[in-house]
Amino acid sequence: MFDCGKIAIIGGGSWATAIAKIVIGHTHHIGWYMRRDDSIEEFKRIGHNPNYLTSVHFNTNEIFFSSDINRIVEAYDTLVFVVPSPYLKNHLKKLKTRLRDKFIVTAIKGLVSDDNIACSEYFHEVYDVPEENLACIGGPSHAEEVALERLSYLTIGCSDQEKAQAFADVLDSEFIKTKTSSDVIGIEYSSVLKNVYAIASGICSGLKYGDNFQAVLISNAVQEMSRFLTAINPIERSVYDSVYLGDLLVTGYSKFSRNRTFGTMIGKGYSVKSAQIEMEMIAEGFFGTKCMKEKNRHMHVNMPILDAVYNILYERISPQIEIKLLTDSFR
Ligand SMILES: NC(=O)C1=CN([C@@H]2O[C@H](COP(=O)(O)OP(=O)(O)OC[C@H]3O[C@@H](n4cnc5c(N)ncnc54)[C@H](OP(=O)(O)O)[C@@H]3O)[C@@H](O)[C@H]2O)C=CC1
Ligand SMILES: O=C(CO)COP(=O)(O)O
Repeated sequence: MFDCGKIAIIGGGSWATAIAKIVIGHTHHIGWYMRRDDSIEEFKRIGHNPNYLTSVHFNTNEIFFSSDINRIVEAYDTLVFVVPSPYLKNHLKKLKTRLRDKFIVTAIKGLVSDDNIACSEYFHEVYDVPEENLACIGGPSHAEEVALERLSYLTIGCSDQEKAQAFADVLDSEFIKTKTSSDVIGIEYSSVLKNVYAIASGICSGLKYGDNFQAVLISNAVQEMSRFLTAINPIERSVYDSVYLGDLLVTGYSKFSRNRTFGTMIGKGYSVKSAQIEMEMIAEGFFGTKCMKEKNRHMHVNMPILDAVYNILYERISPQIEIKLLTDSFR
């Protein structure tokens, strides 16, 4: 039976904090890489992350903190990457330790910038990590709700089902139910796309389209997602599983969604810059939109919602005009 060994969290934001809470509840020890020493010192002093999910208290004796990624990577067997995608490469650039022998789990819902590939693909291509040592965490999971211990379902993707199950066992608890899947690529790309569609949903809400239209938008979004997943990884899957459709629904409708909030501001007339400044947390879908658009330039999948969001965010085309055009393409 595969053993995840010693587990470390890479990243210090809200999802990293929620995952740390889940893992430590099971293992009673984690390594935790955060980029800033002052955050680590403050965390140790007050017993919780000073900046994110501040209601979640930790026994800091159970955590080995470091702002040196090499110390963490050397000492731990399973590394859970939870940094926002635009910063992943910067963190990895500091690595002097090889990743090949580690079990790498990515909880990042974004593509690697410039390369426009999923994080697991990047770890495989650039760091030589074998596919069976690459896993991802997907599913409808707002960090805020996990912090409140509200029942959530997480899906662990890994080509090696024994490894997926071993990591799922680490996450399983009274408030987390786990599923496993072998569709790593499908889960990663759907996690990026649902952020794009949540931005679209927010834009439409900001433009005062109602619930009737939102339902049509999301119905079309799931069809668009399905077309892309079939093109990128043509295996048998049900796009109605919670890891795909569920995550799309929660991000498209929840008040906790940063992507939807960002989109709402754009729909209300904020510029991209001012919406980003106003938001304290990251809206991954802004970066995901550009990466997916680039990716699809070579794949030619019919993706009108992605195109519309790209035109609004990157080509400065008016949301009113783009969404009006989009409505004509919907079924
Ligand atoms: N939040 C959620 O509910 C969920 C998030 N995810 C995914 O998890 C990943 C991490 O997001 P999340 O935890 O929400 O992020 P947050 O917005 O909560 O935190 C942002 C993180 O990014 C760091 N950061 C900010 N600016 C920079 C920079 N210039 N260089 C390097 N690091 C920087 C922050 O560090 P500092 O505090 O030091 O500024 C902080 O650790 C994303 O891919 C997201 O899609 C997945 C599922 C749920
Ligand atoms: O991935 C998420 C929920 O599953 C979080 O979505 P947001 O980044 O839009 O908050």
